[in-house]
Amino acid sequence: MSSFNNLTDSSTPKAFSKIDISGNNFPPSPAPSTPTNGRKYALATELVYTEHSDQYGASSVPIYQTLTSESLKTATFKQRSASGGGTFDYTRSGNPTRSHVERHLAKIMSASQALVVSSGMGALDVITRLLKPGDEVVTGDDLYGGTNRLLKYLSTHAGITVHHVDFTNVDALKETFTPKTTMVILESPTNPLIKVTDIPGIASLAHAANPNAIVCVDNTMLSPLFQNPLDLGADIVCESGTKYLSGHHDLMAGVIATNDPSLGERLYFTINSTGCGLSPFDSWLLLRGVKTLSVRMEKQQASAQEIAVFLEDCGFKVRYPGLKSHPQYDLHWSMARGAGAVLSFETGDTILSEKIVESTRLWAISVSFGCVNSLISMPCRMSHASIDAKTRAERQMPEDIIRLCVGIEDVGDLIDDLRTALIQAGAITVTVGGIRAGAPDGSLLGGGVSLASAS
Ligand SMILES: Cc1ncc(COP(=O)(O)O)c(C=O)c1O
Ligand SMILES: N[C@@H](CCSC[C@H](N)C(=O)O)C(=O)O
Repeated sequence: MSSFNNLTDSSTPKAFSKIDISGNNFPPSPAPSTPTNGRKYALATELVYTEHSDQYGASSVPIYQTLTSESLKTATFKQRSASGGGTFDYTRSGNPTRSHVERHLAKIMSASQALVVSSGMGALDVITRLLKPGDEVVTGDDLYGGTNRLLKYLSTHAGITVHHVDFTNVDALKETFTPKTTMVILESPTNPLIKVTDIPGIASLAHAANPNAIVCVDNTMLSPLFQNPLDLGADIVCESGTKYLSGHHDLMAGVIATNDPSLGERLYFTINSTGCGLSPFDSWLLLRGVKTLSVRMEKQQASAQEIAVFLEDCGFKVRYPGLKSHPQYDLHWSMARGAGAVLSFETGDTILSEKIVESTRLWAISVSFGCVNSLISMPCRMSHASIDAKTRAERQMPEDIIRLCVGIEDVGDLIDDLRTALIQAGAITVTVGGIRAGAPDGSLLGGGVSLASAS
């Protein structure tokens, strides 16, 4: 991995070498989606708006995978001269459909450059290849299990020191960042404990300790619709495009965005060298999905808010930044425009949580989130099972925690289904006074669950 550090490539035609008059370093595109002055309309408009210059006026960018003209076919591109020099030569290095979605995402992510790869973990792999042996990474004590796994691998196999810290207490972190801090990887809100990280605060501390430290924010939980980490002091933002950006669980993708051209060039070097660029068809699907990001996520968020209130009224400990009870409510809303549609709650009993999860019908028992369908899961058994039990305990991950990923179904149906599952599992009791957490005999559930007010 270290062999990629600080490398760029003079032999490969640079896919993104031109800075436009607005200073944007967008990749080339057959149908530029960006007006020359960058983002011009509200985000909901920009998501669907694409300027097109396709030779046949196609309103959807073509998939440059099949024969589209005399000079463009399949994975390779005919050149006009023996010295090459065409904008595209080979799909691993650059492809018009991929470039188009990259250009579109750059605009939406407040970035001068975006790169799309084969998965969210692929994006994190590309980003962590900026590290070399001896480097130090500071990351959260709550983060996606796959990211934890990758960082663990780097610490055991690649000579990288990884510090997991509680990012919720910035004041206690002054000593954590040192001149050796090369990279910071954080999520806000975190998956699955919904902890909020002070992105500007952490970025300032990291950059004060080492001006070259790279602050990378995984923005998968909120998407660019609700948060733009690059505007909050991050150097790189990444997302699993498998989630909200595409929205239908019909592809895997990862997105990396930056405003630093030299970082962009180093990231692109790795993508071209390792061959993890997103395929033309998946690039096309991602572009199609992102156009509906606003309508999907606004609906999902509104429903998530209602569901969070319902569960809190039942008496459960609910983690959702749309609730005033969230310990970092103000911090969250100082950075974000929305609370997203992922929430988690605790029942106080792992067996009971399992029963609830297995009693739902509309909510699919499934990992992942960001899809139009609603999903329910137990992170400690599923998405975060790769973090061993001892580490989960040290990081205070409640084993009973249930994660809900709210889709676009009717919210009344979703709440009815959840209520039925809670009753069937014995997690709530319906009385004339309303609903309360606990068994019919009045005994409370274990853990932090208390009697609820009637709803
Ligand atoms: C916050 C977060 N980041 C990254 C990833 C990795 O994305 P992918 O599954 O697309 O590799 C996931 C989930 O998988 C995630 O939840
Ligand atoms: N078996 C997979 C689990 C993927 S979890 C996907 C998603 N990020 C989530 O949080 O649900 C693995 O081990 O990576």
